[in-house]
Amino acid sequence: MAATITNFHPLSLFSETDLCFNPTKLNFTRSSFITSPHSFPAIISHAHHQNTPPFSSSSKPKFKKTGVLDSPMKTQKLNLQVSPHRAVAAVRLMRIEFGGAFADLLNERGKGSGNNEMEYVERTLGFRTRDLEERDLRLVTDIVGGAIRWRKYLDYLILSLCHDEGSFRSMEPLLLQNVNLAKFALRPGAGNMVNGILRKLVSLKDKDSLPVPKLDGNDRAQARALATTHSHPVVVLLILFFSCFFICSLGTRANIAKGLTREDLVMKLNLLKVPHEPSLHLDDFVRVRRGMQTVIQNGFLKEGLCSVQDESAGLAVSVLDPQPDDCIIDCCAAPGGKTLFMASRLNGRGMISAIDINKGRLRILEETAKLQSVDGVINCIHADLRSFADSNKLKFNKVLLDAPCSGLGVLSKRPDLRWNRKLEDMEELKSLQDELLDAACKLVKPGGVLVYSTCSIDPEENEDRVFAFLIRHPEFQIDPVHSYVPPDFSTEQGFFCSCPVKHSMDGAFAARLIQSQ
Ligand SMILES: C[S@@+](CC[C@H](N)C(=O)[O-])C[C@H]1O[C@@H](n2cnc3c(N)ncnc32)[C@H](O)[C@@H]1O
Repeated sequence: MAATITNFHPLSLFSETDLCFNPTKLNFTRSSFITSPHSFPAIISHAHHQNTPPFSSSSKPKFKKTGVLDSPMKTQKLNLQVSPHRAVAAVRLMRIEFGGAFADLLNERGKGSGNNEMEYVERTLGFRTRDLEERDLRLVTDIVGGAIRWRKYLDYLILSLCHDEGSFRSMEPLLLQNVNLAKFALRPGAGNMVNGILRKLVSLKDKDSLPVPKLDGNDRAQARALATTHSHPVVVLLILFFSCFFICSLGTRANIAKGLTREDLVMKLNLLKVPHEPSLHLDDFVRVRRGMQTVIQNGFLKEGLCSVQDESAGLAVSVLDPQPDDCIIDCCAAPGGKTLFMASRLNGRGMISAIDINKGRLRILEETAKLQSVDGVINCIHADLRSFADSNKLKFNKVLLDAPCSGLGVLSKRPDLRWNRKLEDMEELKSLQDELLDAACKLVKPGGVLVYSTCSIDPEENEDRVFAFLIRHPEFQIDPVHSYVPPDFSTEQGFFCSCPVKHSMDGAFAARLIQSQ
């Protein structure tokens, strides 16, 4: 894993799922390129949508220029020539891009919700396709993930095949999804155009001559070229270069609440021939580099036997040190990664109040808690932490604030964040983090602990927020984390910090603060 950027092509470090959509990596045949969704992502172009009206789940389709029909179609028009995974993937991509939907949330909602998905398809495209099957949903997840991750480079490929930039910029967003879809949802000629582009790309791929931007010119030009090749926004590329390319392992946590030890999980992974290695830092964790699909297909997640969780999240939980009989409050809990890990550590004794402002994400937490048999020690509360802390009289020994953040430490797993974050948002985010810290500290008992964590590697969201908090709240002081995490993760100031390059896991931060008695 300790590869350096100079002698290793970063694309080769992506996980199995990523590679499905790495157009420079796969050996496509012509037919697979054109017909198989495994080998060519659903491409949605987007660089040209400055004038595109927002797309929201509640808005009726009305904007013809964007490729969506201008009036709601009569219901139940069935189109069997478009495959359901392509239609659903295209519509999800539109929802992510124009409606600001979170890719992970759509995936969760997608589970067993074929009907809802079809309603979105019908509202957007004007027809339904055959019903989605489980297999289709997996394809949808892969297509959407690949298209988002490679968005910038895919746009570059398409643009390089257009006669001029004008024709690229005037394309409808839906156009490049797929020949059939373009033909049926837009206009007959659109299919030819998609086909032409795909054929040309196949032929370039066969000759190993897919275009890549030239790395020359001044620093800005080179940064732009790198950003395109590796599909990143230019502005964060340089800070994040390493963090995004070096992660390919997936932490997998054995759910001890189901009676499954790490040894049991290792045995099961051995049987399935899934390459893995025990975590060096956490007893319940196993690193799975490839073969996560096999784990999923064998029902491990569905049965609640294990969870996919990065070790950095597990280590942030270790900073709080949950123990049986603890009463904990998790102030920003959904979709529940950390709550569920803490719950499994309680061994059936104690209670965690899990607050979140987002009802949908909280529902995911509730459902997963049932699957993992830890629902008995979790109490979900749908609330804004700020008003909850003002009205609530209960105090807790252990308070976790896993604050909303830029996600700059987890871009390798959350490619949608690459395109959703702007520098202007940072000021707003920092104020929210301050407000949530001020609220969370009201819930701490005298002598109790407040852990502030993020999945960011940006000091402005981490150390700076903590020091600003300590000025506002001198009754708190830093409790150095070295007793709770391995020394390598402890900073000079006593905080927990994981670094993608150094530790081969997501970037994360946690501060342990104690209220004086
Ligand atoms: C980083 S995520 C939490 C991840 C979670 N701890 C986990 O491990 O899965 C931040 C969460 O904060 C929630 N949030 C944002 N503002 C909030 C507020 N004012 N009150 C409560 N929750 C809030 C968001 O809905 C989001 O689910």
